[in-house]
Amino acid sequence: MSTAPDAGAAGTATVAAVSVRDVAHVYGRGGSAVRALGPISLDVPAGEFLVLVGPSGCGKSTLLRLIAGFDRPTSGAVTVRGEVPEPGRQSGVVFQQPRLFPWHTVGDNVGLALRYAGVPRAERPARVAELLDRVGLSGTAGRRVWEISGGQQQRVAMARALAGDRDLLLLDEPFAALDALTRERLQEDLRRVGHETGSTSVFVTHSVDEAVFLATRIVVLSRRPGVVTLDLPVDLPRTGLDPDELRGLPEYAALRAETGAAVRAAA
Ligand SMILES: Nc1ncnc2c1ncn2[C@@H]1O[C@H](COP(=O)(O)OP(=O)(O)OP(=O)(O)O)[C@@H](O)[C@H]1O
Repeated sequence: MSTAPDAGAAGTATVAAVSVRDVAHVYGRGGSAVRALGPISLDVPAGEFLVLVGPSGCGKSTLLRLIAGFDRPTSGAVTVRGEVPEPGRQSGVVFQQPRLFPWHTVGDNVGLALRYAGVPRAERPARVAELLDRVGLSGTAGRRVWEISGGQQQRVAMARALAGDRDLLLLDEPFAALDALTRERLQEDLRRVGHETGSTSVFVTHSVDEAVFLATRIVVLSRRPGVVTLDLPVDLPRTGLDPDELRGLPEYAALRAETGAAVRAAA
């Protein structure tokens, strides 16, 4: 299936990394049916870091699951680079809990994802090292998952999601269970990884600050069934400022205020 092409920056036609067209999703049937989402339409261009914010139960995870291909929408169409998404094919997913194999090593957890992605065995050790390096875990390939901290486990989950050159990352409140300091470190590293790799990300959070810090675009959803109530480009510098300087910018405060007001209005 193909999507309607958008006009690219240079005027050439490009296919959006993610296209959500008139999508609505209902769980169950009849009297017990739950209208979870939509109708909603969104295009996510390649390289964008889209953050979805909205009240609890508004359908954020549902939208992410549809983009991952875990579910098909009740109506409308979701495509990833013009294809109907299949789990694990076009995107890597990071959940709130890292969901690793605890009895395996860090390297084996990432290596397994490479194996599923069809990377030849001989190439895997170097690719594992490269991926661990990218998420700030150099030299940990031989450690057991139960020996490392929760924050490090979430870094392994990120490395696993990046394996196999899938350039779409879907993250569902990945840092919500971490302490504040670890959460900030991971946010900083994810921001850097997104910028360095040019990967496309869709990230779900309840935190307005996390949204402004990470996003190149913020979308706020209404209460269930979630529809878009704010679609805000975020044009903060991606390099050259440390996190405290970034958070100190007047533009940062303005984006926080605008997003926070939209989230409160939606709740
Ligand atoms: N498998 C399911 N069967 C029935 N209802 C479901 C199912 N999954 C989700 N729902 C309902 O659909 C609605 C949207 O759920 P979803 O998890 O997408 O919301 P969310 O915005 O991610 O919530 P939260 O921020 O609390 O994680 C909720 O009312 C939820 O209870």
